[in-house]
Amino acid sequence: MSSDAAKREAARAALKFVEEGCILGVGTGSTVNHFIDLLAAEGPSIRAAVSSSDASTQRLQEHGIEVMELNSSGDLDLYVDGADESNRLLQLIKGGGGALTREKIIAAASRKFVCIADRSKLVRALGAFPLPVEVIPMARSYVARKLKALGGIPNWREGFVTDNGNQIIDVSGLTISEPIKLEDTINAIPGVVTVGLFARRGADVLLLGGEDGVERIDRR
Ligand SMILES: O=C[C@H](O)[C@H](O)[C@H](O)COP(=O)(O)O
Repeated sequence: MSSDAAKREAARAALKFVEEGCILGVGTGSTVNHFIDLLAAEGPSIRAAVSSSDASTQRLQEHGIEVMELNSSGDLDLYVDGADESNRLLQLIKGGGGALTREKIIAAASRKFVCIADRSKLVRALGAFPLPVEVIPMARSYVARKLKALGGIPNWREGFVTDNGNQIIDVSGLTISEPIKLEDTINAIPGVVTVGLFARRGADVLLLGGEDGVERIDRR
Protein backbone atom coordinates (compact mmCIF):
# COMPACT_ATOMS: atom_id res chain seq x y z
CA MET A 1 0.00 0.00 0.00
CA SER A 2 1.35 3.44 -0.88
CA SER A 3 1.78 6.06 1.80
CA ASP A 4 -0.92 8.11 0.08
CA ALA A 5 -3.39 5.21 0.21
CA ALA A 6 -2.54 4.69 3.89
CA LYS A 7 -3.23 8.38 4.58
CA ARG A 8 -6.56 8.07 2.82
CA GLU A 9 -7.58 5.07 4.94
CA ALA A 10 -6.66 6.92 8.14
CA ALA A 11 -8.70 9.89 6.89
CA ARG A 12 -11.67 7.62 6.15
CA ALA A 13 -11.49 6.16 9.67
CA ALA A 14 -11.79 9.67 11.14
CA LEU A 15 -15.21 10.17 9.54
CA LYS A 16 -16.88 8.11 12.25
CA PHE A 17 -15.88 10.73 14.85
CA VAL A 18 -17.78 13.46 12.99
CA GLU A 19 -21.30 14.20 14.17
CA GLU A 20 -24.04 15.36 11.85
CA GLY A 21 -24.61 19.13 12.09
CA CYS A 22 -21.41 19.88 14.05
CA ILE A 23 -18.91 22.68 13.59
CA LEU A 24 -15.71 20.81 12.84
CA GLY A 25 -12.08 21.88 13.21
CA VAL A 26 -10.11 20.98 10.09
CA GLY A 27 -6.32 20.86 9.82
CA THR A 28 -3.97 21.10 6.87
CA GLY A 29 -1.89 18.82 4.65
CA SER A 30 -2.12 15.91 2.25
CA THR A 31 -3.82 13.60 4.79
CA VAL A 32 -6.38 16.26 5.66
CA ASN A 33 -6.99 16.84 1.96
CA HIS A 34 -8.16 13.22 1.77
CA PHE A 35 -10.28 13.80 4.84
CA ILE A 36 -11.96 16.87 3.31
CA ASP A 37 -12.66 15.03 0.06
CA LEU A 38 -14.07 11.98 1.88
CA LEU A 39 -16.13 14.15 4.23
CA ALA A 40 -17.74 15.82 1.24
CA ALA A 41 -18.28 12.54 -0.61
CA GLU A 42 -19.39 10.14 2.08
CA GLY A 43 -19.31 11.82 5.51
CA PRO A 44 -22.12 13.24 7.60
CA SER A 45 -23.31 16.71 6.68
CA ILE A 46 -21.72 19.29 8.97
CA ARG A 47 -22.92 22.80 9.80
CA ALA A 48 -19.55 24.42 9.11
CA ALA A 49 -15.79 23.97 9.39
CA VAL A 50 -13.19 26.05 11.19
CA SER A 51 -10.12 25.86 9.00
CA SER A 52 -6.43 26.00 9.92
CA SER A 53 -5.14 27.35 6.60
CA ASP A 54 -6.05 29.21 3.44
CA ALA A 55 -5.41 25.98 1.49
CA SER A 56 -7.90 23.96 3.56
CA THR A 57 -10.41 26.81 3.43
CA GLN A 58 -10.24 26.80 -0.35
CA ARG A 59 -10.68 23.02 -0.54
CA LEU A 60 -13.58 23.03 1.89
CA GLN A 61 -15.33 25.80 -0.01
CA GLU A 62 -14.77 24.04 -3.34
CA HIS A 63 -16.79 21.18 -1.85
CA GLY A 64 -19.53 23.61 -0.79
CA ILE A 65 -18.68 23.32 2.92
CA GLU A 66 -19.15 26.56 4.82
CA VAL A 67 -16.08 27.89 6.61
CA MET A 68 -16.56 29.76 9.87
CA GLU A 69 -14.16 31.91 11.90
CA LEU A 70 -13.01 30.53 15.24
CA ASN A 71 -14.03 33.89 16.71
CA SER A 72 -17.65 33.09 15.85
CA SER A 73 -17.74 29.35 16.50
CA GLY A 74 -16.75 29.12 20.16
CA ASP A 75 -14.97 25.97 21.29
CA LEU A 76 -15.26 22.91 19.08
CA ASP A 77 -16.06 19.30 19.89
CA LEU A 78 -13.67 17.84 17.34
CA TYR A 79 -10.50 18.75 15.47
CA VAL A 80 -9.10 16.47 12.74
CA ASP A 81 -5.55 17.03 11.54
CA GLY A 82 -2.41 15.24 10.37
CA ALA A 83 1.12 15.23 11.78
CA ASP A 84 4.72 14.94 10.68
CA GLU A 85 5.64 12.72 13.63
CA SER A 86 3.91 11.23 16.66
CA ASN A 87 5.31 9.35 19.62
CA ARG A 88 3.28 6.79 21.62
CA LEU A 89 2.15 9.52 24.04
CA LEU A 90 0.54 11.24 21.02
CA GLN A 91 2.87 14.20 21.33
CA LEU A 92 3.41 15.52 17.83
CA ILE A 93 5.65 17.44 15.49
CA LYS A 94 3.54 19.50 13.08
CA GLY A 95 4.12 22.33 10.65
CA GLY A 96 5.70 20.61 7.67
CA GLY A 97 3.15 22.54 5.62
CA GLY A 98 3.69 25.72 7.63
CA ALA A 99 0.22 25.84 9.20
CA LEU A 100 1.36 25.10 12.76
CA THR A 101 0.14 28.26 14.51
CA ARG A 102 -3.46 28.14 13.39
CA GLU A 103 -3.41 24.39 13.93
CA LYS A 104 -2.23 24.82 17.51
CA ILE A 105 -4.93 27.41 18.19
CA ILE A 106 -7.73 25.22 16.86
CA ALA A 107 -6.36 22.14 18.65
CA ALA A 108 -6.37 24.14 21.90
CA ALA A 109 -9.96 25.23 21.30
CA SER A 110 -11.17 21.68 20.64
CA ARG A 111 -12.33 19.08 23.14
CA LYS A 112 -11.07 16.16 21.05
CA PHE A 113 -8.15 16.07 18.60
CA VAL A 114 -8.13 13.12 16.23
CA CYS A 115 -4.82 12.86 14.39
CA ILE A 116 -4.65 11.02 11.06
CA ALA A 117 -1.44 9.73 9.47
CA ASP A 118 0.23 6.85 7.73
CA ARG A 119 2.15 4.43 9.93
CA SER A 120 5.58 5.86 9.06
CA LYS A 121 4.74 8.91 11.20
CA LEU A 122 4.83 6.91 14.45
CA VAL A 123 8.31 7.22 15.99
CA ARG A 124 9.97 6.19 19.25
CA ALA A 125 11.37 9.67 19.86
CA LEU A 126 10.43 12.93 18.18
CA GLY A 127 13.03 14.89 16.25
CA ALA A 128 14.10 13.10 13.08
CA PHE A 129 11.68 15.41 11.26
CA PRO A 130 13.08 18.97 11.40
CA LEU A 131 11.07 20.93 13.96
CA PRO A 132 9.24 23.91 12.38
CA VAL A 133 9.22 27.20 14.27
CA GLU A 134 7.11 30.14 13.04
CA VAL A 135 8.87 33.45 13.67
CA ILE A 136 8.19 37.15 13.25
CA PRO A 137 10.37 38.06 10.21
CA MET A 138 12.55 40.69 11.93
CA ALA A 139 13.42 38.21 14.70
CA ARG A 140 14.51 35.37 12.40
CA SER A 141 18.28 35.58 12.87
CA TYR A 142 18.00 36.23 16.60
CA VAL A 143 15.71 33.23 17.06
CA ALA A 144 18.02 31.10 14.89
CA ARG A 145 20.96 31.89 17.20
CA LYS A 146 18.88 30.92 20.23
CA LEU A 147 17.86 27.64 18.57
CA LYS A 148 21.50 26.93 17.82
CA ALA A 149 22.35 27.51 21.47
CA LEU A 150 19.76 24.83 22.32
CA GLY A 151 21.73 22.36 20.19
CA GLY A 152 19.70 22.57 17.00
CA ILE A 153 20.69 23.28 13.42
CA PRO A 154 18.35 26.04 12.21
CA ASN A 155 17.44 26.24 8.55
CA TRP A 156 15.37 29.16 7.19
CA ARG A 157 12.55 27.92 4.91
CA GLU A 158 13.51 30.61 2.42
CA GLY A 159 10.77 31.99 0.19
CA PHE A 160 7.98 30.54 2.34
CA VAL A 161 5.52 32.91 4.02
CA THR A 162 2.91 31.57 6.43
CA ASP A 163 -0.77 32.48 6.22
CA ASN A 164 -0.01 34.87 9.09
CA GLY A 165 2.72 36.70 7.11
CA ASN A 166 5.57 35.16 9.09
CA GLN A 167 8.58 32.94 8.34
CA ILE A 168 9.54 29.39 9.28
CA ILE A 169 12.80 28.04 10.68
CA ASP A 170 13.16 24.24 10.48
CA VAL A 171 15.39 22.91 13.24
CA SER A 172 17.20 19.62 12.82
CA GLY A 173 19.59 17.80 15.15
CA LEU A 174 17.58 18.36 18.32
CA THR A 175 17.32 15.63 20.94
CA ILE A 176 13.71 15.87 22.03
CA SER A 177 13.80 13.83 25.23
CA GLU A 178 11.47 16.20 27.10
CA PRO A 179 8.94 17.49 24.56
CA ILE A 180 6.88 19.64 26.97
CA LYS A 181 10.00 21.33 28.34
CA LEU A 182 11.35 22.02 24.85
CA GLU A 183 7.97 23.34 23.68
CA ASP A 184 7.90 25.80 26.59
CA THR A 185 11.54 26.81 26.09
CA ILE A 186 11.19 27.57 22.38
CA ASN A 187 7.84 29.31 22.79
CA ALA A 188 9.47 31.62 25.35
CA ILE A 189 12.05 32.99 22.87
CA PRO A 190 11.02 36.53 21.88
CA GLY A 191 10.03 36.56 18.23
CA VAL A 192 8.74 32.99 18.20
CA VAL A 193 5.08 32.81 17.27
CA THR A 194 4.73 29.05 17.75
CA VAL A 195 6.89 25.96 17.77
CA GLY A 196 5.50 22.93 15.94
CA LEU A 197 5.81 20.72 19.01
CA PHE A 198 2.34 19.70 20.14
CA ALA A 199 3.30 18.20 23.49
CA ARG A 200 1.21 20.14 26.01
CA ARG A 201 -1.81 19.66 23.78
CA GLY A 202 -1.11 16.53 21.77
CA ALA A 203 -3.69 14.35 20.06
CA ASP A 204 -6.35 12.40 21.93
CA VAL A 205 -6.67 9.69 19.29
CA LEU A 206 -4.15 8.68 16.62
CA LEU A 207 -5.38 6.81 13.55
CA LEU A 208 -2.53 5.21 11.59
CA GLY A 209 -3.18 3.82 8.13
CA GLY A 210 -1.05 0.93 6.94
CA GLU A 211 -0.92 -2.46 5.24
CA ASP A 212 -2.98 -4.16 7.95
CA GLY A 213 -5.71 -1.53 8.10
CA VAL A 214 -6.02 1.40 10.47
CA GLU A 215 -4.49 1.16 13.93
CA ARG A 216 -6.06 3.30 16.68
CA ILE A 217 -3.98 4.56 19.59
CA ASP A 218 -5.67 6.50 22.40
CA ARG A 219 -3.86 8.98 24.63
CA ARG A 220 -3.03 7.41 27.99
O1 LIG B 1 1.55 22.40 8.56
C1 LIG B 1 1.15 21.30 8.23
C2 LIG B 1 0.55 20.32 9.14
O2 LIG B 1 1.08 20.34 10.42
C3 LIG B 1 0.37 18.92 8.60
O3 LIG B 1 -0.61 18.34 9.41
C4 LIG B 1 1.59 18.04 8.64
O4 LIG B 1 2.65 18.67 7.97
C5 LIG B 1 1.33 16.67 8.02
O5 LIG B 1 1.09 16.80 6.66
P1 LIG B 1 0.76 15.59 5.70
O6 LIG B 1 -0.60 15.10 6.05
O7 LIG B 1 0.83 16.18 4.32
O8 LIG B 1 1.82 14.54 5.92
